[in-house]
Amino acid sequence: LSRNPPVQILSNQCWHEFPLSSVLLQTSYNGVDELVIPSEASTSSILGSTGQADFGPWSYPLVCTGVLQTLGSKLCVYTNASFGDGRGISIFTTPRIAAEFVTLPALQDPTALDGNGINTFSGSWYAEELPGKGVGMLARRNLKPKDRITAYTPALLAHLEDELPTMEREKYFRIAISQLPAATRDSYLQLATVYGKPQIRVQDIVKANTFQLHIGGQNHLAVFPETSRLNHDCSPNAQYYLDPALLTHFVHATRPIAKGEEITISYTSPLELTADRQLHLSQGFHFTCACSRCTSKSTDTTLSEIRDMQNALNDWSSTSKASPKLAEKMLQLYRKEGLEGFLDIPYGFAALAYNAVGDSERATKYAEKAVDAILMKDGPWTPNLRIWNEMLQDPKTHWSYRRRKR
Ligand SMILES: C[S@@+](CC[C@H](N)C(=O)[O-])C[C@H]1O[C@@H](n2cnc3c(N)ncnc32)[C@H](O)[C@@H]1O
Repeated sequence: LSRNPPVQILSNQCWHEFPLSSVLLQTSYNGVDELVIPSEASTSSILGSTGQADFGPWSYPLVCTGVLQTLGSKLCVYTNASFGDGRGISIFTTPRIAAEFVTLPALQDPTALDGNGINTFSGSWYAEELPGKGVGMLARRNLKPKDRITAYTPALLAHLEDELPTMEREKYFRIAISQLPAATRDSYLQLATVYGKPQIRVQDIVKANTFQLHIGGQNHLAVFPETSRLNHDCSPNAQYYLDPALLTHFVHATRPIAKGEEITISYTSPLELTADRQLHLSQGFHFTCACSRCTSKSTDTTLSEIRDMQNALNDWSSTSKASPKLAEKMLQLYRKEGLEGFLDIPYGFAALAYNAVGDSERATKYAEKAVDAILMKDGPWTPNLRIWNEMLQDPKTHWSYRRRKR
C-alpha cells in the first residue's frame, strides 16, 4: 500500500446506546393522591362543539411545570389518544421537543406504523408468571433466528431530567398515564415495579421497565407495555433495538427458540464480568441473576480470553498475532457464551482478518453477517453499518485488504 489509510480500530463491544436503564428515584413519600383517571365528563369537556379537540395533535389541554432551571424550559404532558390506531401515547417533554415529536413519521403518517406491522400481535409470544421472575414472555411457536417477536410503540415517554422532586414528577407522570386510552393505561399500570411503593407507582413502573429513546437531542425514558414482560438473561435468545423515527421497540430472535421456551433480552452488557453484571442488575432492577452464565465458573475466564483476542485482532502492527484463525476462535467463544445477539463484533473482526490476508470472498461473507447482526442489534440507521457496507462495496479497495501478510 503506497498511501497508508488510517486503520479503523474496532472499539470494544459497544453496548446499546440506549440500554434498559435504571432510573434513580428519590424516596420522599408525602401527600400524593392515587392515580387520577379522567372521567367521561372531563374528557368531553375538552372537546369543542364539533366533538374535535382544539389542541393540535394533542387530545388534552397541556399541563406544564414551571420553567426548570437546568433546562431553561418548562415540561408539559402531551397526549395523543388516537395515536397508533387508538393505542395512544403520552409524552412529558419540553414544547420545543414536542414540536419535533410531531414531525416524526410515527406521528405524521399512520401508515408508517400499520405498514410495518407495528403494534400488531405477531403471534410469536405469550406472557406467563414464572417462578422467581414475575411475569415473563414465552414463545407461542418455534422461532427461527431473525424472526420478529415484537414491535411496539411506548405508552409513556418522559424527558430524562433530574430537577423535579420525585413527588412532583409523579404528579405529571400520573396525568400522562391517566390521559391514555383505558386499555393502554391498564396494561401500563399492571407492569412490574421495583420498590412496590404505591405513592410513586408510576415512576416505580418506569424504574423497572424503561428503555431510552433519543429524540430532539435529548434522552427520554420510554415504557413499552408488551415488551416490558421480557426478563433478563446474560445469554439472551433475543435482541432489541429502538427506532427513534417510528418510536418503536423491535425485538428479534437471535437463535432458535422452542415453543414454550422463555424469550429473554439482556438488561446489561453481557461482556461485562459476572460481578459487574450482577451489581448492575441488583442495583438497577433489584434481582439477583441466576442465569447459566452467572452461575458458571468459566464465564469470566472466557470473557478475558475474548478481550485478549479482540486486542490482538485490533493490532495492525507488523508483530500482530491477528489471523483469520484467531477471529474464528473468537466467534466460537461468543457462541459458547450464548451471545448470538452480539455477533456483529466478532463477524466484523473476521471480515477484517480475512480481508487483511487477501481472502476477499470470506471477508465478504463475514461483512454480510456483521450487517445482519447490526441490523438486529442497533437498527438500520446505525453509523456502524457504514463500516461494513464500505467493505462490501469492494473489499479489494478497502483499507484492510492485504494489510497483513498471510
Ligand atoms: C422489565 S421487568 C420484566 C418483566 C417482569 N418479570 C414482570 O413481571 O413484568 C423487570 C423486572 O423483572 C424481574 N426480572 C427480570 N429478569 C429477571 C431474572 N433473570 N431473574 C429474576 N427476576 C427478573 C425483576 O424484578 C426486574 O425488576
